[in-house]
Amino acid sequence: TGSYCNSMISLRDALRSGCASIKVINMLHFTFKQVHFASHVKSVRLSSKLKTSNSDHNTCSEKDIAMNFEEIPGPTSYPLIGTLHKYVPFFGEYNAEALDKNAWLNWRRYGSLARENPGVRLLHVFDPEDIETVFRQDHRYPARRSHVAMLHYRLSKPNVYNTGGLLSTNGPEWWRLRSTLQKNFTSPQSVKSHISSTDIVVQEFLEWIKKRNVSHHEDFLPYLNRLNLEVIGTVAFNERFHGFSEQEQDRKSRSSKIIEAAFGSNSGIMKLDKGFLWRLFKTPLYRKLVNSQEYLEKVSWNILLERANLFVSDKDNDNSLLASFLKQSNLDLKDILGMMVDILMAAIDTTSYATSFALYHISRNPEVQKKIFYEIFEHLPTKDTKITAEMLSKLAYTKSCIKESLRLNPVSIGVGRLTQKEFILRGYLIPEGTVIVTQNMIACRLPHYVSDPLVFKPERWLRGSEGYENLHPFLSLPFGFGPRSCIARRLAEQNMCITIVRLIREFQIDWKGGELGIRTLLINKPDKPVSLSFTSRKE
Ligand code: HEM
Repeated sequence: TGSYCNSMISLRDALRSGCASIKVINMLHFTFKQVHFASHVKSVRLSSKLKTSNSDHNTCSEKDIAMNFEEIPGPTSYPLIGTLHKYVPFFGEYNAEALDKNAWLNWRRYGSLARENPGVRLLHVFDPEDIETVFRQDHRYPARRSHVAMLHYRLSKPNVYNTGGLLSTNGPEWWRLRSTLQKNFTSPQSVKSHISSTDIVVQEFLEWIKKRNVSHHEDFLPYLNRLNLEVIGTVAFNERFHGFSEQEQDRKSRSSKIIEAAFGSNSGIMKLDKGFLWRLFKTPLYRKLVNSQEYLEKVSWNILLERANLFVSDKDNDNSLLASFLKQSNLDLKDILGMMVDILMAAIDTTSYATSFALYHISRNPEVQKKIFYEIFEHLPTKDTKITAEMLSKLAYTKSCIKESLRLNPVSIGVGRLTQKEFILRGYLIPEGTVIVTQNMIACRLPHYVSDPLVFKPERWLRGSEGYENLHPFLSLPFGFGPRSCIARRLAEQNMCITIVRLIREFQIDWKGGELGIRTLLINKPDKPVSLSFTSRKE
């Protein structure tokens, strides 16, 4: 009630001051929203600021009346350590591997904007309207602050890398790479050209899991890792790793080591981003990152040198991404190597986790699985019918299942941005250099924005269906947004779709585990084994 009254006073004062703007009303609206969050009475201060600026209302700007960043609700921050004490094991309330739970806590306690300071100025944004405002500020070169230790490592090896690569580089250097590389990833023509080679690999995978008689006593995730390594090897490098062969099952084989190195790189990124000790000496986590990167580098160099030699004679028969990179005159071998390592890091775990969660939701919802099966059956009357681009374009229900799964279980809890100029959000001045995390995963699970948010309802994405919901366009952003969004979105969606189509056409799939949660290791890994049983369907 206090907040409410103060807000009314603020609006009245703002209107009198002649400085009232839509933004002020926005602030008020925000304050109303936060009334149920204790002690949020910032509008009193806003009111007094407005009174001060009233004396010279001609020069009064939004900035003059904005509240300070430090006034945004958030945990207590101490000198030197900021809010890092919250992450201390056993004592702190936050868990570095459960960012979703930390975010819930922040949302419940502080509302739709929450400030933190774990070594950087950090803002969590939960409301889709605010998320839209954040992305609308994006600079010509949208920036992220992530992969900081990897950037440090790569820049320390100028004989191998020109830059930190797409994932970690910001500014004009990022754009040089991105603008050169992206048309090979995103042009619909190029993406469709990989359907048949992906389908062949997925069919081999099916044969392999039938032969192994995979059961729910095993974790299906490592199998999906093998599949996605094989798919990305074919599509990106025209390279087969033969990950399903007997020899490659060995822990010391090339495919096993690539999968381990990709995970070894990804899983340490976030902890290293938060820490600083690796800048002083090589901590075990930094060493693990370096070893993983070195292995991915070695594999990539070998493939690259072989392709670069063959390229002259074989360029017309190779539609891989690597072949297209080699045709770009403004990329040199070091740029291409960096991209190859980024692809190995970014493709395997992401697609495998996303497919695991999609299979989890589909197998727990027999009605949904039945609908997918009928949709697929219509276009794939026999198990060996070839998958085509035209067929994929007709699988609207299957695609809405993937969207719905990514709503509930996105691969990352949200999207990170580093602000490059100050701007005003809900009446607060957000300084340049603030790290913003859009909390899409939490927003997607709130009844404020989605009806029955925890229910898996693919129909909500199907225009024209009874269950269709007009969700806010900035609510679910599993591939990020804008020019910095996932470069391989189309490819990843296509690969997931082909895998699900083939699996559901072949098997009745049942979930045998309990609730599947997440471990937030930069990307959201299933926290338990992916426990699925496969029963072959009759032809
Ligand atoms: C289901 C699978 C995938 C998901 C959910 C996913 C999601 C994402 C997200 C959220 C981002 C950050 C976007 C932003 O900041 O706005 C990203 C960036 C990126 N992804 Fe993906 N990704 C997937 C698969 C892949 C694959 C298969 C590749 C490579 C072949 C890939 C390569 C990249 C790269 C290189 C970036 C950095 C782009 C840049 O900074 O310009 N991703 N991805």
